[in-house]
Amino acid sequence: MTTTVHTIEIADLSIGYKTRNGAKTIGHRMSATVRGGELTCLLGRNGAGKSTLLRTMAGFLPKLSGAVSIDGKDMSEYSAAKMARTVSIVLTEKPDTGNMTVAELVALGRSPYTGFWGRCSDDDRRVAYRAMATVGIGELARRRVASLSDGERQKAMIAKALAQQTPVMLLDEPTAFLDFTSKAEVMRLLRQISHDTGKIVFMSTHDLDLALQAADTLWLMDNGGKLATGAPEDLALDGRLEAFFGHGDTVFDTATGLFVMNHATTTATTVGGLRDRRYDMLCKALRRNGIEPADPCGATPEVEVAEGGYAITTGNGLQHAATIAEVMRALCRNRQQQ
Ligand SMILES: Nc1ncnc2c1ncn2[C@@H]1O[C@H](COP(=O)(O)OP(=O)(O)OP(=O)(O)O)[C@@H](O)[C@H]1O
Repeated sequence: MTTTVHTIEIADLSIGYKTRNGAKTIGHRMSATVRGGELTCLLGRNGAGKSTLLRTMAGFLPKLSGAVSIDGKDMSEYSAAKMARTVSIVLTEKPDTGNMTVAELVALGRSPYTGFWGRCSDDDRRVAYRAMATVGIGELARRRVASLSDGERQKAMIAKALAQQTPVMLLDEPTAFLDFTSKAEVMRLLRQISHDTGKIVFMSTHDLDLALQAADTLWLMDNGGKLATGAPEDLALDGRLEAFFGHGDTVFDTATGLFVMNHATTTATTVGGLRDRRYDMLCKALRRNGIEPADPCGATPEVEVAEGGYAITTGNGLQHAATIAEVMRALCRNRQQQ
């Protein structure tokens, strides 16, 4: 059995804003495809045009030229009603929800199906409750939206989009303003939704580290409106990721597949003793402080990882440290005295 994969294809698409003197072009002749069943993250610096692209793909903003097609059909052929059943969008702005409860907000996602008076059937309510359960906010159903934390409200907005039951979900910075754990949770949830349902989940974000770990496909949009797309690993291998985000001492670390701060080391210290996790962490702390850990080659190391702590041998004699912080302070003191 073959299953059709949902797609949004942009072809020679130029985006931007019509002005009195013509047009302000933000993205120029971009071509790429978003596929269903994958989490696609759109990354770019402030002002690159991520929101402009998302809004154009949602049909909220007219394109300047080129084409956007959803499942092979040009977007202009979709009626407003068909669009509402095809594309849901989650924006960053706080929704004006008045006194609404979470359940009422999520049920609004059913409006493309509820007819003129917007009355929810039992089936519509079931869909809304299922969406809240998927996002993990079932217990918030009766809470006023205005009383939610940023993370809870963001999840409610994702549940509303899910309740809309569209094959396409577009999200503009759904992880903005969230704490690190909530960011990771929302990203994981969106990845799961795309994989489990085959939906297109296309989101913009500034959370590079999380996107590198969660996205199946990245779209990198530069401030000249050019686009590079691919799996994070392919973009790493061909150098485009590093070219895009590498900057000064921030370099791409192929071992972890993440960007790291590169600390230039200006001096060295010999490290020996037990090769456990403390050894690795000690080496990390030394490098972070510009000190290269070196092999003592059989001699007494300056720092030895021992049972229950660290032994430091310097010009001041032998000292003991219980933590890496104490080792670093002892080494610094010694260097200042030299
Ligand atoms: N209504 C508008 N009219 C004219 N220019 C606009 C309009 N809205 C946005 N812009 C400009 O378009 C460019 C792209 O803006 P956009 O909001 O799409 O960028 P972004 O990548 O989403 O940025 P950020 O990461 O800061 O949210 C910016 O230079 C912005 O000033």
